[in-house]
Amino acid sequence: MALLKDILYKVKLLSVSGNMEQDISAIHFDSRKVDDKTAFVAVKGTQVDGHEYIDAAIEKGAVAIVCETLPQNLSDEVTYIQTDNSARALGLMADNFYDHPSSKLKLVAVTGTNGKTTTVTLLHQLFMSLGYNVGMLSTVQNQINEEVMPSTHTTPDAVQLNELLQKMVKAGCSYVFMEASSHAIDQERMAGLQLAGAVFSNISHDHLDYHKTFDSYIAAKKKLFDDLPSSAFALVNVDDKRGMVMLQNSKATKYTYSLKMMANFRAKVLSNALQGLELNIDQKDVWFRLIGYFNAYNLLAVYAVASILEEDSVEILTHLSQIELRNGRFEQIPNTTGINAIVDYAHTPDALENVLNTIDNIRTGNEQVITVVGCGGNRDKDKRPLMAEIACRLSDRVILTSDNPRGEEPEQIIADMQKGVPVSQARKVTNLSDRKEAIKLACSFAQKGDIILVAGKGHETYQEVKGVKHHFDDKEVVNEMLNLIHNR
Ligand SMILES: CC(=O)N[C@H]1[C@@H](OP(=O)(O)OP(=O)(O)OC[C@H]2O[C@@H](n3ccc(=O)[nH]c3=O)[C@H](O)[C@@H]2O)O[C@H](CO)[C@@H](O)[C@@H]1O[C@H](C)C(=O)N[C@@H](C)C(=O)N[C@H](CCC(=O)O)C(=O)O
Ligand SMILES: Nc1ncnc2c1ncn2[C@@H]1O[C@H](COP(=O)(O)OP(=O)(O)OP(=O)(O)O)[C@@H](O)[C@H]1O
Ligand SMILES: N[C@H](CCC[C@H](N)C(=O)O)C(=O)O
Ligand SMILES: [Mg+2]
Repeated sequence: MALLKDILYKVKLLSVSGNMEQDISAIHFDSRKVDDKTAFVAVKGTQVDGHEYIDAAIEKGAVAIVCETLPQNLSDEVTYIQTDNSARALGLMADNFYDHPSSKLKLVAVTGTNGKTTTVTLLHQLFMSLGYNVGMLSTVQNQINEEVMPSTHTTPDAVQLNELLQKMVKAGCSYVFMEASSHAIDQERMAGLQLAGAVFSNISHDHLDYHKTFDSYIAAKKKLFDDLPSSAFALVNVDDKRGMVMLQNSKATKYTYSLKMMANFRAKVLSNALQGLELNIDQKDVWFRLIGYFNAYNLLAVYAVASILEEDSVEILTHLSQIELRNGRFEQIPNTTGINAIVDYAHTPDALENVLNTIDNIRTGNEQVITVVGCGGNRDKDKRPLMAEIACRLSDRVILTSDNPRGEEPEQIIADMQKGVPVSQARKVTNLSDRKEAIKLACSFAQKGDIILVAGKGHETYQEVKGVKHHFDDKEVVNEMLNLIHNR
């Protein structure tokens, strides 16, 4: 419970009518979830406008309405607050309602097209092993120390986000590492949060279905850095040409990291093998259990964050070198067939190219690389042909299959991908929309020593078809199919 006027602290008020001194029990932006004594915030979505549900919210018990346009007929029992940006108001209100949890711990946000989950997961594990109570908000799961809570989005909505942060404060967390998706920044889910720092990993083609142009996608990421206070740090990867752009208007203390050029934090890849990565960081040669060139970036970013947060260099490297991730990011599936099976969450052209380049670097050249890949339905269509082209260029065999078709026809998505297959490569490609059958086919093509990459779904344990999520786990299916072949 909190007083309405207190919840509205810092919200731009264009007009107010009604009682501001009443108690509010919850904040909602979905009328279907409203009950007694709640404040309903009307937000414009991509499908409908939340303003159309103001009456429905009042019927269900909303006593305060926050909106951009006032309804024609106002009810005497309800307080109406007009603001210029409801989504932003929602973020600020959630921060107030939960009593500013982000200011009571050190909250670090990681943004970028790829590497967010890996980076926050490494940071969470590192800081736990350094002895702190630590929270994490990620695509895969949310966590307070060892306690795992399910996650539905890369960044939760403003209300959930602040509720979780409050829980983390109560659990005594000193640090929270969170992913900041471009959608979340754009939709102001993080308005009102007090960040101790922000990290930029990279930016490449994704989500143009939502942001429309690459420039507005970049602008969404940059907003995170523009909004940082001077007490915060901003850490960017300068090997990405947009790294410096992120820093342009930031008041925060600026740091850079790079594998290729001068930067505050630098590392050199000494070796990159299926057994792990050897890096030279700060004059020290260290082996890490993560695989893949791109993970050198993630490890360096983590090292930089921990250093900025004043942890000891040797301590950081000692603990970081022990961490192993089993989260569907370049994850090898243990088996006895002699086939190297890798499950990876690469679902963008850039990520797929990185993963396949990494495989290319660590392969001997005598084996086949077999890639199973699809693209999600109701998402950016431009990436479909690009991903098929990359898969063909960097693999010996490719099976184009379904990812999460969502509301689209799987065959149509595959046909969109197929457009990227050059005629000269067409013989490499098989189209098979049933993902389980596609993985089975890859396993049956594979001989001892070959490498199978199953890309796109990583940690996901479902496949979403026409609004229904069916159980599906790439790791489980790969295991099952390899065993089937081995035991035949
Ligand atoms: C595609 C997208 O961006 N969707 C956002 C959009 O929802 P929408 O268009 O479906 O909403 P809508 O159906 O038009 O409804 C508009 C408003 O009316 C309300 N409403 C609607 C119906 C009703 O009966 N009553 C009611 O009150 C809705 O609750 C909503 O507030 O507007 C909503 C309000 O701002 C957002 O919460 C919602 O993000 C949802 C959570 C979402 O799924 N977003 C995805 C794409 C996303 O954010 N993904 C990123 C990860 C991406 C990545 O990193 O790869 C993430 O952070 O997870
Ligand atoms: N630093 C990086 N640079 C480029 N590619 C990367 C990097 N880190 C991971 N990847 C690739 O991107 C995929 C997704 O990685 P990760 O889940 O860490 O990213 P994310 O930013 O959290 O993605 P999402 O937006 O879906 O939450 C990995 O499976 C890997 O293929
Ligand atoms: N957060 C991303 C994940 C995509 C994962 C991929 N498996 C797909 O379903 O397209 C999204 O919702 O766009
Ligand atoms: Mg993620």
